[in-house]
Amino acid sequence: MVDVAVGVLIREDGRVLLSSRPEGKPYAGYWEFPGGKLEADETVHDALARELREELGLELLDSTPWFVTEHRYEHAHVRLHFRRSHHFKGTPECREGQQCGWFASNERTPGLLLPVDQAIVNRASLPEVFDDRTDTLTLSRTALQATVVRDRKARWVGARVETLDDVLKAVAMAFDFVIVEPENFDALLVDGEPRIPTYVNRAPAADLEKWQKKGAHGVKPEA
Ligand SMILES: Nc1nc2c([nH]c(=O)n2[C@H]2C[C@H](O)[C@@H](COP(=O)(O)OP(=O)(O)OP(=O)(O)O)O2)c(=O)[nH]1
Repeated sequence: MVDVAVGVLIREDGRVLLSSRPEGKPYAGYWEFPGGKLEADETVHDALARELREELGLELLDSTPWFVTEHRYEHAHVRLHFRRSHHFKGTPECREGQQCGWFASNERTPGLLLPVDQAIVNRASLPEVFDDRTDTLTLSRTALQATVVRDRKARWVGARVETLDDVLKAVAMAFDFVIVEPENFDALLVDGEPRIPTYVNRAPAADLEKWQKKGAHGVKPEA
């Protein structure tokens, strides 16, 4: 298993940085979020900061954990640690002969995205704080309670969950996020990390930073 740090860098206008994979690597020419493999004793943030500096000449000032997902390629079994950041300095320079650019959520990259990233790129526009303009639909008595977020540009589907089993079901059903009760949050992590973007229900907006440090992508503030 190879651990990989992956960065979702979000510019002020909401655009996200994507780049193509340079020649010589597996899936050369496919587009992806910037990042790369962790070196020995490196944290995910440090690995991401190093890759952004080396590959794109960007300085990463801060990043927050988002979610972790695994994928088995022909060349490797990878564990991708996604982090989000609004705090970085510099203009990306493609130092390894790759192409790169800032993309809005409804824009397509010139080439195909890596298979894993196709589903994830839509999540990049999930809001920091969950806005409760949602329709709730109960799929069945035993299935998850799903929350459909309607938005003119993006369309995500999330689920309210209470158990780790439900988190894993939400992942398997390709939901984009889950909403959990604050007291359940820690118990729903797998090896200390969320498997899916996670919002904490009714957490006060003032606690946003605390939840983000723990890997909650956003919170629904107290009414
Ligand atoms: N950087 C990055 N890698 C991703 C993404 N999605 C995804 O499945 N991967 C996979 C592809 C690769 O198997 C692995 C990253 O390895 P890599 O070969 O690009 O990493 P690296 O730059 O450290 O490589 P190296 O040349 O130093 O060996 O993670 C993504 O969005 N960004």
